[in-house]
Amino acid sequence: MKTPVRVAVTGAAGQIGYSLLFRIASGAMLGDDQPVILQLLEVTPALKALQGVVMELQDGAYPLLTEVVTSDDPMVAFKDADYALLVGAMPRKAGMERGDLLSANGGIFKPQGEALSEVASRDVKVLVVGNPANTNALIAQQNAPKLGAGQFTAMVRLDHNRALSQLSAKTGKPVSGIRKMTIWGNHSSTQYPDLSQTTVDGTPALELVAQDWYEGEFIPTVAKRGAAIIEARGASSAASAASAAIDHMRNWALGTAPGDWVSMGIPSDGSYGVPEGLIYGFPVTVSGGKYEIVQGLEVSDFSRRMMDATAKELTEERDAVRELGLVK
Ligand SMILES: NC(=O)c1ccc[n+]([C@@H]2O[C@H](COP(=O)([O-])OP(=O)(O)OC[C@H]3O[C@@H](n4cnc5c(N)ncnc54)[C@H](O)[C@@H]3O)[C@@H](O)[C@H]2O)c1
Ligand SMILES: O=C(O)C[C@H](O)C(=O)O
Repeated sequence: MKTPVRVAVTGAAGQIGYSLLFRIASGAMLGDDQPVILQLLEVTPALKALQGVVMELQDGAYPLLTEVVTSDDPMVAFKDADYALLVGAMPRKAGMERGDLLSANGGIFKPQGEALSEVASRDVKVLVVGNPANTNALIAQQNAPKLGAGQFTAMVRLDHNRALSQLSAKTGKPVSGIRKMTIWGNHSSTQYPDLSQTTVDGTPALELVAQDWYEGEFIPTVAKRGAAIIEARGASSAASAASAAIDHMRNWALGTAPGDWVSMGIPSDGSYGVPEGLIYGFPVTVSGGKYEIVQGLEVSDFSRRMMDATAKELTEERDAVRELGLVK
């Protein structure tokens, strides 16, 4: 048996937490030979509800779940964490953009970045799910001077999965035959779900679908799917978000499949003309726990405009959190 790893989850008594924790405990995230210690962070008033979730985790009798720690103190919940999933934040309501949450949620990620910097494992892998995810990841990263910038990532995997599923439905081909999907930029309505490299059973996707559908239906459907779910469900996506978080961390920890890539929000190194430092969705491959941006892809004029528009929004979000004193 491997040595247990420590997985910190914030907002653990929330909606996403309720789908996420049981899958981590079952081995879906890190493999069915990897024992885990869950370290759960909540605000003080939610600790009682969190205790109920812990009771349910116990009742699952998961063979891989070694220990569960709960706390309202990030210095306790992040202690020696190998993985940190920062979920705890307010979700948006109908009619809001995710960026509207910046002032409410931004303040959560500064102290959490500071705590991760002090007490987490020096190799901690951090995924920010709480919205606006990319800029919250930037805030956490900028307040964690003792960790590497690249240890902080944001979730665009839900958008990636939504794009796979929309393309699968349109072409009538299973998701398993789709390769090289990319979500560029922000987890917001400016994101660019890009089919220009995507193949379906080996055939270029753009040979199978009309340009009108791609630009006029596919891109807006994927980009606005979160709002459509809020409208239908009366609450933001939770089970699909948890599933995407599992996928993101699993690929980061265990690698991507040969001949394919995934989308991750990561600090830009200037690749593809994306301003350095922004936490931006890129196509990445992962091996040995290290991700790398897929290089050398052709960027059409259409792609350039879409990629620049979402970079512009992220630059504006960065400026806004600078004004709030949350990043340098
Ligand atoms: N990136 C994505 O693709 C994606 C997808 C879905 C949802 N989200 C976002 O994830 C976040 C959580 O969504 P949810 O549906 O679970 O919300 P929720 O309101 O059900 O749960 C959030 C939990 O976070 C807790 N919390 C608040 N502040 C905290 C803090 N400082 N430390 C620890 N815990 C704290 C709350 O007490 C609550 O239990 C929202 O911001 C939502 O918009 C992101
Ligand atoms: O849309 C939201 O506010 C929730 C989440 O980010 C989503 O994409 O479903």
